[in-house]
Amino acid sequence: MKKHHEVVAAIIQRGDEILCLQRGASKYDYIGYKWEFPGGKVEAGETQEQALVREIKEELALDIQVEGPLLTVEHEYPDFIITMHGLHCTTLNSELVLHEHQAYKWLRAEELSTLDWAAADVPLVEKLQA
Ligand SMILES: Nc1nc2c([nH]c(=O)n2[C@H]2C[C@H](O)[C@@H](COP(=O)(O)OP(=O)(O)OP(=O)(O)O)O2)c(=O)[nH]1
Repeated sequence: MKKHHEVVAAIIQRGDEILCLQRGASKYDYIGYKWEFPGGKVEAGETQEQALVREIKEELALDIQVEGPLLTVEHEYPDFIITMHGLHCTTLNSELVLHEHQAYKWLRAEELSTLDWAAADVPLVEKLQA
C-alpha cells in the first residue's frame, strides 16, 4: 500500500504577489525541480497551523501568519499519496533565505501558470487564478 502524507502548503501573499518556490533534485523525478508552495509534512501532535509556521521558519527563515484555508487537495503520485492543505498566509518580514529550495519568485496570480508546478499544486493554482 502507498504511504499517505498530510502536507501543509503556504500561499504567502505580499501585496498582489504570491511566493513560489522551486524544489531541487529529488529521488522522485516527478517532484524534482517542480515549483511548489513552501511547507511540508504535518508531524504527530501538530496542528496544520503549527506545522506550517515551523516549516516556513525552517525553509525560509520567515515568520508568517496563517490567515485561513484556500483548498485541500488529495493527490496520488506513483509512489505515495498526499493530502495537502493550502492555507492563505501573510508575512511581516519579506526577506527570506533559501535553506532547502533552489529558486524563488514572487508572482501575481495570473502569472502562476508560467511555472512547471508539482501535479498536486495545479488545483491550488487554478483556484488562485479563478
Ligand atoms: N511543501 C510542499 N510539498 C508539496 C507541494 N506539492 C507537492 O506535491 N508536495 C509534496 C512533495 C513532498 O512529497 C511532500 C511534502 O514533503 P516535504 O519534503 O516538502 O516535507 P518535509 O520537509 O516535511 O519532508 P521530509 O523531507 O522532512 O520528509 O508533498 C507543495 O506545494 N508544497
